[in-house]
Amino acid sequence: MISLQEVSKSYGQQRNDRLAAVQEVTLSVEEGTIHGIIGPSGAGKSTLLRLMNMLEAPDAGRVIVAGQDWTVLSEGELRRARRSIGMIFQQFNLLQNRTVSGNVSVSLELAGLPRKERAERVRECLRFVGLSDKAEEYPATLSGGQKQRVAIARALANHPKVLLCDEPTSSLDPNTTNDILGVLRHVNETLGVTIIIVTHEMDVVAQLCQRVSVMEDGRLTDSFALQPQNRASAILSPKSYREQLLGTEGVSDV
Ligand SMILES: Nc1ncnc2c1ncn2[C@@H]1O[C@H](COP(=O)(O)OP(=O)(O)OP(=O)(O)O)[C@@H](O)[C@H]1O
Repeated sequence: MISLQEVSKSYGQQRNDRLAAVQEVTLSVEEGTIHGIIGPSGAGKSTLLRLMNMLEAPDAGRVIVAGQDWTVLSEGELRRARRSIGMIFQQFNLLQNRTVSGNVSVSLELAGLPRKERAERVRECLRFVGLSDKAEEYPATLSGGQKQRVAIARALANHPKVLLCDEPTSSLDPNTTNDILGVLRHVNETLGVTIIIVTHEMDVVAQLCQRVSVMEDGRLTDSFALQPQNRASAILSPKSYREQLLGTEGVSDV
């Protein structure tokens, strides 16, 4: 569904203070899967995610989405293409001066959907995330979990094929985290949306993902499948991410 080929991204103007956030990463995300990207702080996970929908343009390499090379698209083509990828964030990024409905409506307004269809789609999306009764509330009145549900509804409004999630549960307590992971699983299972989730929380990967890629120092250092039957309990330990998630006897298929 999304394929990165030898993708690199550096920050900084001067040659001597350039920081290589992502270095020569090649990675394929299969259609319909939930794919986790895990690694320590500063490893380049968020940058990698933003490269997947070209919110960051790579310095080198190719970003292929559904068979199309996005690195050769014009700005206008890219804006239209991006509607096929929704995104949610740790801090929800809702517009505080718009109601829940207004927030979900934003991407539909940008896409030029007529008012009546927009209202119908907003209702559908809010029903899907279980927030129909909050349509006219403002974000400030909602709990963290409800805010993330609104963000998910907004991300789904344009019928995306892919949902990118940047630390979606890192601001939430454990119960609310489980709740939001349930919503994401529901999105994947009922709508067939491919989900890519960046997190530093081992539990999130263990509960949700079918495949895991590990990033360290801007590089992809490991990639393996996670089957429900060989998921070890995700405890923090000095072991590698692979050992923590698969157990020492876990099978691998790099
Ligand atoms: N817009 C930017 N300008 C300059 N440097 C950046 C920018 N975005 C990221 N970086 C740097 O790139 C490196 C990778 O950052 P990134 O946020 O991708 O890592 P991460 O693994 O997601 O970390 P965290 O888990 O702490 O969010 C870091 O050193 C960061 O400071």
